[in-house]
Amino acid sequence: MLVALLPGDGIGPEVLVEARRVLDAVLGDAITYEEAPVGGAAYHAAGHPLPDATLNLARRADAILFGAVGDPACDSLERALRPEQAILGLRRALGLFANLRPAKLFAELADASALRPEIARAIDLVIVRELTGDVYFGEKGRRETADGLRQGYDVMAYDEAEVRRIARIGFETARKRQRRLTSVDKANVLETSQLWRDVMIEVAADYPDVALDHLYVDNAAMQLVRAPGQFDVIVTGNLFGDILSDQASMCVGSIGLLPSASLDERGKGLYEPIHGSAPDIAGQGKANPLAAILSAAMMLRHSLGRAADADRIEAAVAAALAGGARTGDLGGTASTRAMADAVLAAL
Ligand SMILES: NC(=O)c1ccc[n+]([C@@H]2O[C@H](COP(=O)([O-])OP(=O)(O)OC[C@H]3O[C@@H](n4cnc5c(N)ncnc54)[C@H](O)[C@@H]3O)[C@@H](O)[C@H]2O)c1
Ligand SMILES: CC(C)[C@H](C(=O)O)[C@@H](O)C(=O)O
Ligand SMILES: [Mg+2]
Repeated sequence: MLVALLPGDGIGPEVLVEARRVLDAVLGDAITYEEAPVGGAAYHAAGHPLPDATLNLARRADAILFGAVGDPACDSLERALRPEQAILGLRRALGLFANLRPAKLFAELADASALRPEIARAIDLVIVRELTGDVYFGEKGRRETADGLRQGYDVMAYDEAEVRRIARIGFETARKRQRRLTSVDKANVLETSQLWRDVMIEVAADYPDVALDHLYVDNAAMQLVRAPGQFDVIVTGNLFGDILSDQASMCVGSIGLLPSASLDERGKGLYEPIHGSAPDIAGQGKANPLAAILSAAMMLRHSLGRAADADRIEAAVAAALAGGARTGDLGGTASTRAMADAVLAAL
């Protein structure tokens, strides 16, 4: 089994090294790792955020474990050279259209949630985010209006095949859980969303055992803090899913907790925390490594056929939290290394 390790920028390398320690403790040398630069690190080393050698490694590997990309020193580069293009490029080049972002409250963290504990306790949901379409990948650019004003534009579009395949992932995910699927769109305003909703309803005919409902994204954002326990599986587009998943993270305690899997048609995957490179805390040993460690667990479950090992890691994370280990984002003082040590001790 070959795993591509792509640490990236900022806290990416700091959290990925801890995920690797946990993997080593659980699997010994059953996995072969190859590491490559990505994002700002790759731009500084090789002049491009996603060098061919990195993309080729990602293609060859059985799975990819990704840290984070983003470097303020690159923010004024032309867009094609910015670090974020590396993760967008990987998603697109590898066809990683299905992004699973689970958010479940660890019972011990009810007091860390931004919500009242009695509301937070009920959270156990998965956001299924479409990842290779939408306004992210439509035509974009700058132009001048007839009045001579500068105008920026980004085209939002989905075709029915793109919606149908993510709909199926949503229904299949719901089928393995509580059989409730909420499709989130903005069909009252956007034609892209009306097509999305139409196709969701068509696909629902193949899943009579799953209850489908629909929410506009503004209402969904509100419901996510009012009564998040109502959600089982949320299926939504690329942009809405990006925003709602950061919001969901604070409902369970911290953005440093949420892992993700980005899967292609055949189940090959890239695994990464939902958070970014966090330049404000990079290099200080403050980053919470749990999202990266839980991403490694998702990798074992979804791509490497090691569900029991994934369960073991997730149980160790819960035990570490139960034992009181907390990084700063969770109101504690543990360093990145100490938090991972607590997980290792609980394995
Ligand atoms: N997939 C990715 O690689 C990815 C995801 C999101 C953002 N980004 C990039 O990261 C850079 C920073 O973006 P941002 O600041 O908007 O989002 P961010 O997720 O990096 O950070 C947001 C806030 O959350 C905190 N935070 C994030 N992860 C944490 C962790 N593991 N432990 C403790 N605190 C944590 C940060 O300190 C910061 O205050 C940008 O360049 C952005 O484009 C990359
Ligand atoms: C860095 C950025 C391109 C990315 C996204 O918007 O998808 C990030 O926010 C995420 O959630 O993975
Ligand atoms: Mg995001």
